[in-house]
Amino acid sequence: MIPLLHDFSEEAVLIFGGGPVGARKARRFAREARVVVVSPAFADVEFGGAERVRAAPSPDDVSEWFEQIEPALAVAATSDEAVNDAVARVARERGTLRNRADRSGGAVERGQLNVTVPATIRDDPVLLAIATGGTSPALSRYLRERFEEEFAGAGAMATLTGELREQLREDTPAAQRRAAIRAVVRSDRVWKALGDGTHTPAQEAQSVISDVLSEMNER
Ligand SMILES: C[C@@]1(CC(=O)O)C2=NC(=C\c3[nH]c(c(CCC(=O)O)c3CC(=O)O)Cc3[nH]c(c(CC(=O)O)c3CCC(=O)O)/C=C3\N/C(=C\2)[C@@H](CCC(=O)O)[C@]3(C)CC(=O)O)/[C@H]1CCC(=O)O
Ligand SMILES: NC(=O)c1ccc[n+]([C@@H]2O[C@H](COP(=O)([O-])OP(=O)(O)OC[C@H]3O[C@@H](n4cnc5c(N)ncnc54)[C@H](O)[C@@H]3O)[C@@H](O)[C@H]2O)c1
Repeated sequence: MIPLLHDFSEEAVLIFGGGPVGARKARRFAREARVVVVSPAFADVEFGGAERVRAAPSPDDVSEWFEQIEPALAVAATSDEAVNDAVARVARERGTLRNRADRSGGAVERGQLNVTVPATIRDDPVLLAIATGGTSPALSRYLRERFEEEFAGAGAMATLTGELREQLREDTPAAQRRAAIRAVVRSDRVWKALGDGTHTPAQEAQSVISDVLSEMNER
């Protein structure tokens, strides 16, 4: 499997199964997509504003939902294996992206799923996704929790270095610019300033850049 980022903002996601897992997937995709969850019952949890449709499709009914919603991605998250099988089969026939909450590993080779939902850390504009090839979702979750602490401030670092890049583009040659930006993202002083919430990260970054550029000019 190869990781990609997919823009769902103009698209629909069709989820079968309204249990805790269907709800988690609904919350995940509802931040961008139109999400429709089809299920005879819904867990008493947040569905992220997704449309909930009360129905219990049989395996033969599944394709009608695809025709109606025309999803870019279908998620099989019911407790009924025959329904999950039908969702995977119809999605495959239609060339729709497909995820199965109840399968991993070998299901990829059999074409049952071609999308895995990773554990995700977001600190805009930075995004980190973690997967274990379906082997250990609990480990994905644990690693997410650890990296969340480890990379606190990454979003602010990206924003800061994005701005510095624009500034340096005006008057600094490419090799110097690259060295300067690399030094900033590796600088403990800048990370610390971002973590402190102090007003000095930009100043710290400027001083790192001055050091790098003067060192390069002396050579
Ligand atoms: C990352 C995360 C994203 C999300 O779902 O949002 C996610 N599972 C999460 C949690 C979690 N899931 C499970 C446990 C219980 C402990 C355990 O079993 O480990 C925990 C831990 C917990 O809840 O603490 C049980 C479980 N999960 C799957 C199966 C079926 C199977 O493996 O066959 C079973 C067994 C069901 C059973 O037999 O009862 C399948 C999948 N779960 C995936 C993703 C995909 C592979 C990702 C990867 O490669 O790592 C994949 C393949 C399909 C998919 O769902 O896309 C989310 C953490 C979010 C976060 O907190 O950051
Ligand atoms: N991916 C994961 O992280 C993960 C974690 C735990 C469990 N699972 C697996 O995912 C599946 C769902 O987990 P859950 O905890 O939400 O289960 P659940 O049993 O709580 O929920 C299943 C939902 O499917 C609905 N359903 C039943 N028949 C249906 C039909 N014909 N059409 C549409 N919906 C139907 C039920 O009403 C219920 O809302 C299970 O098969 C489980 O093995 C995956």
